[in-house]
Amino acid sequence: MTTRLTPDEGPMTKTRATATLTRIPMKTLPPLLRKKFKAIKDLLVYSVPMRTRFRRVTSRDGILLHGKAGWGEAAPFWDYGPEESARWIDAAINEATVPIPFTRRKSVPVNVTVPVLSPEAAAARVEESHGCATAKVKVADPGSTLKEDCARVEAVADALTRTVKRERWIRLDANGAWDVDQAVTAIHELERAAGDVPIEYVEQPCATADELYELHRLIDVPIAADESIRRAPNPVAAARMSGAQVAVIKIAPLGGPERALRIARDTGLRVVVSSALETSVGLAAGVRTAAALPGRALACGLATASLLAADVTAPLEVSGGRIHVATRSPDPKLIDHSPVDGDLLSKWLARLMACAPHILDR
Ligand SMILES: O=C(O)CCC(=O)c1ccccc1C(=O)O
Ligand SMILES: [Mg+2]
Repeated sequence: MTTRLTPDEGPMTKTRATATLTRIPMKTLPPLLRKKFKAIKDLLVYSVPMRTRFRRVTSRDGILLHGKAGWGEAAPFWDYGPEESARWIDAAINEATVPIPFTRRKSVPVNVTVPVLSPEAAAARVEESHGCATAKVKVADPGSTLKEDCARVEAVADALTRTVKRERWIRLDANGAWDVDQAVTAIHELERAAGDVPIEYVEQPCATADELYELHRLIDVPIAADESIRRAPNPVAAARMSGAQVAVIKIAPLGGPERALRIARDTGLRVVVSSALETSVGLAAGVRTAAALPGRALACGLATASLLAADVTAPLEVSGGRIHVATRSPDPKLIDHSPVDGDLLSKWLARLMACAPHILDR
């Protein structure tokens, strides 16, 4: 089985996190879903525990779709309604049916993602990141104060300085939590906490495009737009209006690699392809998308397999701060071996039905 021992679980404790994976036979689907999934040959529901709580979730679940171009993944968070979740399913269909056209590079640089952790644990994540020169640190979480954020950033900066000999960077991600005044204060303090390590950008410091625009005239640190792009009806207009210099491109909420690449191009901004905490099946599609982007690649937020305690396939690994372009299929030995909890399976069937009217016809 391709379960993985996590460093803190070691061989001493016998706890092995496992991915559960269940096939839903296509012929058992209601007619509308069968129509929307007509290019899909295989449908799986998975669930995997996380190693670290992230975005208030402790386990991830989603669907895996198989089509003529391979496997795709959709794992919309449960606070997303049917219409928004349908974009993620469009993305999985796109990944499964349309090959990502062209690879401009064999590997892409990635950042290590640092959740809300103690300074010691945050430093350890950087040290165990396999050479990432860029660390993205979550800040402004409801469960942490600015003082704690500063301590985490300082610990991350020290860890980068100890472990990386080339240029190093810190990115901050506030997930829209600050108002403009709070952002100005917090960013100054966090910059000070990072010491010699420059802040490359701050991701979604405020929630709205208007606030981002106001803020970008008050600070020198570049701004990256994430939620304002991925949750907007018109992502390109939203990116342009925000005054951001960097566009965070998440292929799942944007409807898949094809649409994400078009949005990336049309924003005219520098692009960071980032994950939505998928398994390595979805992450591999993200890496292929990032490898298709023109221009010098910024470090991608795709090194999140290590936030999961198990995976549905061989995890995408980081080496020298980069991930190689790859494809991934769910491990056939896992399918129906330890099945997904019945309640979760029913929840997914109901969700797919609710999403069905919003899934694009193709
Ligand atoms: O960008 C990364 O480093 C990892 C991905 C990430 O942070 C993320 C993952 C899931 C949901 C939201 C976010 C986010 O960027 O806010
Ligand atoms: Mg973000």
